[in-house]
Order: sequence, then structure tokens, then C-alpha cells
Amino acid sequence: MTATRGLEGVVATTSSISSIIDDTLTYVGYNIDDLTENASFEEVIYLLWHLRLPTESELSELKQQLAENMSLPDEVLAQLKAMPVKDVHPMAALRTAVSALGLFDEEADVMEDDANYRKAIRLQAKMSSIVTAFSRIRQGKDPIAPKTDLSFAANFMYMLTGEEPADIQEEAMNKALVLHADHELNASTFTARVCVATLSDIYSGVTAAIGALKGPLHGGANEQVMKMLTEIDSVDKAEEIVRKKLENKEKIMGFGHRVYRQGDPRAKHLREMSKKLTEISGETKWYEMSIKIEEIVTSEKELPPNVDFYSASVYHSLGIDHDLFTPIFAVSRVSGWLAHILEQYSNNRLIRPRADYIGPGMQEYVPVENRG
Ligand SMILES: CC(=O)SCCNC(=O)CCNC(=O)[C@H](O)C(C)(C)COP(=O)(O)OP(=O)(O)OC[C@H]1O[C@@H](n2cnc3c(N)ncnc32)[C@H](O)[C@@H]1OP(=O)(O)O
Ligand SMILES: O=C([O-])CC(=O)C(=O)O
Repeated sequence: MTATRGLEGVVATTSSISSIIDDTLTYVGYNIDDLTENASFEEVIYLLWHLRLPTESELSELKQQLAENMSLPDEVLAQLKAMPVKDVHPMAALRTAVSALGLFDEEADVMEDDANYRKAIRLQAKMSSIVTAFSRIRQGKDPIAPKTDLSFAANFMYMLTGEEPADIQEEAMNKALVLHADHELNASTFTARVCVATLSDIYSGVTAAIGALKGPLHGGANEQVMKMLTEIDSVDKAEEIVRKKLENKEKIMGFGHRVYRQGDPRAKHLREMSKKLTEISGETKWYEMSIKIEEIVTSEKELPPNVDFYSASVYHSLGIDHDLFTPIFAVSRVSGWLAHILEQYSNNRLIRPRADYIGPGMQEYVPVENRG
């Protein structure tokens, strides 16, 4: 048996949800460029869960179901309030709160398709409320109830800030949610599938996936990008600092990808949005610095930016706290996790690979009192 490090190139399942072929990303056969320009996040959720786009009435039904399910159980709100909110990372809070949601869902362990679909709606709706409620609680403010007539993207901004977003802000948030919704067998989605392939419940699968997304090599990279931009702070300093990082063999966050070779097709949409939003905010340095860093990294290492790179300056320009960037990724990606979890249940087999053992050979057990 020979191990493939990091499972690179290993095809671990079939799936009808999303594909990356020749650097082109599709959701159910629809090019991500088309979806980003034209679709609402709610349409994308429907697409991922039903493998087809919704009719008008199906879409309005889903929107209503999401809005109706956004409120959190009192016990989960109380738990968020009891957390050491000033010290805790919002991804850790989200992971804990999603796990707690399972305790208050009477259908948590009901495995029928209908019950699983109802839980998917509840989770998709409530994750947005958890992230926004946590953010408000740590600012000493009360969580805000969603407005049923707002889009998912606008509701997220509204529950976060208490103000309905401007059109451009809603558009930016909707695009970010569409772009992050699914991505074939990325680490967190694989984690979710491994978990539920034991026939464990949806809450366990999503909790496990949140844990995997949190790491800086995956979803956690967007917060690290903003950390780097903040440290660099001016276009003039970008070249020297980034070249030094590369010389020191430090990873530049937001660059590189296991699957894409020519570049991540999602990055250009966020680059464009970053330009627009920084022009509006008057803080164009974040965009200009990002462009400069991209020039340096692509020329030195031929490593194109991934989805996390320009999302940092987009979220910053929307006034969002930097440690909420990865939770926003989760609010979108849960749609993909849920699609993959439902697909896994529909054609399940335990996921259990092998390890190439490289430890010592057979050893004789020595009782503790005889060990030198
Ligand atoms: C939503 C997402 O999850 S997108 C990815 C988000 N993560 C990041 O942006 C973190 C930075 N990027 C990385 O760490 C990697 O490119 C990953 C994790 C995305 C992909 O990792 P892998 O496919 O395992 O590539 P690996 O880490 O082995 O890198 C291959 C080579 O490229 C280099 N490299 C890869 N990414 C970077 C980077 N961002 N900066 C500098 N060098 C890099 C590695 O140092 C390595 O060089 P070497 O062969 O000289 O040792
Ligand atoms: O696919 C991956 O490995 C990481 C990624 O870009 C994503 O999850 O969106």
C-alpha cells in the first residue's frame, strides 16, 4: 500500500452537485460566472439541493421557509450570551452553537428524507442568525430578528448592523454567498461526508465541517489575508514585505489551490467587487495593495489568487469585522455541505480508507514495572 499525501488526485466519490473541470467551476452544470452575475443565493441553494433551478413559486416558497426558520431557540441564544464572547473566535462559537442546535431539534436523529430536508432548511436559516447574533452580543447589543421581505443576503447585513444594506452592499453579499456555496470535494465538504457516511446525523456532519473550514489552509485563509493587508498597510510597502515572505518560504494567504492550476474562476468576481466597494468607501488602498500583491506572487511563484484573497477586501469594505469573514464563508458553504450530506445519505457507503503503516515492527509488551 502506498499513501497519496493529502489524497491529492484521489477520486473519492461520485457527485452531481458541482464540478471543477479544466479550471471551470459549475454548480449542477451551470457555470459559476453565469450564476454569480444572475442568480440569487436562494436560487443557488435550491439548485444545490434539488439539482435543478426553481420555478418562481418554488423559489418564493424556499425564501419564505428560510425567513420563517431564522429564529434561534432561547436556549441557544442563552448559550451564545454565556460564552466568553470577547475572547472566543466566532468560528468556535458557531461550531458550538450549531452542535447545540441539534439538542433542541426534535427531528435531529430522524433519518427520513423529508425530515432531513426540513433540518437542512433550519440549519441554512439559523447559521446566519447565529453569526449575526454572536457579533451583536459581543458588542453589548441585542440580536435582531430577520425581516421576512428581505433577501437572504440583505437579511444577513440587516441582522448584523440593524440597517438595511444599500443595493451595492446587498449585491456584493449575494455574489459572495453564491461564489462560496459549493466546491466539489474540498476539505470541509469531505469532512461532512465522512461524518454522515457513518449514518450520523446532519448536525454532527455540519459541526464537523465547520471545524474543518476554520483552519487557515481552508476557509480561515480569508481572515489571514486581511491580517496581512493590515500589516502591510500601504501599497508602497507591499513589494518589500511580500518578497521577504516569499524568500522566507512563508505562505502568502489567499494564493494557491490544490485543484486549480491556471487560477480560481471565483477570484475575478471578488476582485471586481473589491474595486467597486473600495472606490465607494474611499479606501482604495486595500484594492491597490491586493493588486500589487497579486502581481508579485503570480510573477514570482506562478500562484494565482484563490477565492479567499479578494473576499477579504470586499468584506472589509462592507464594514464587517475581520474575524467574521470565515463564519460568512460557513453561512454560504453550509448550503453545499447540506447538498453533499443529502447526496451521501441517498447512496451511502462508509468512507474508510487505509493507512500505510510506517511505525515500528512487532514489539513485545513489557509490563510497566519492568520498563527502564
Ligand atoms: C477556500 C479555500 O480553501 S482556498 C485555499 C485557502 N488557503 C490559502 O489561501 C492558504 C495558502 N495556500 C496554501 O497553503 C496552499 O496553496 C493550499 C493549502 C491552498 C493548497 O495546498 P497544496 O495543494 O497541498 O500545495 P502545497 O502546500 O503542497 O504547495 C505546493 C508548493 O507551492 C507552495 N505554495 C503553495 N501555496 C503557497 C502560498 N500561498 N504561498 C507561497 N507558497 C505556496 C508551497 O510552499 C509548495 O512549495 P514547495 O514545493 O517548494 O515546497
Ligand atoms: O476546493 C478546495 O480545496 C478549497 C476551495 O477552494 C473551497 O472550498 O472553496
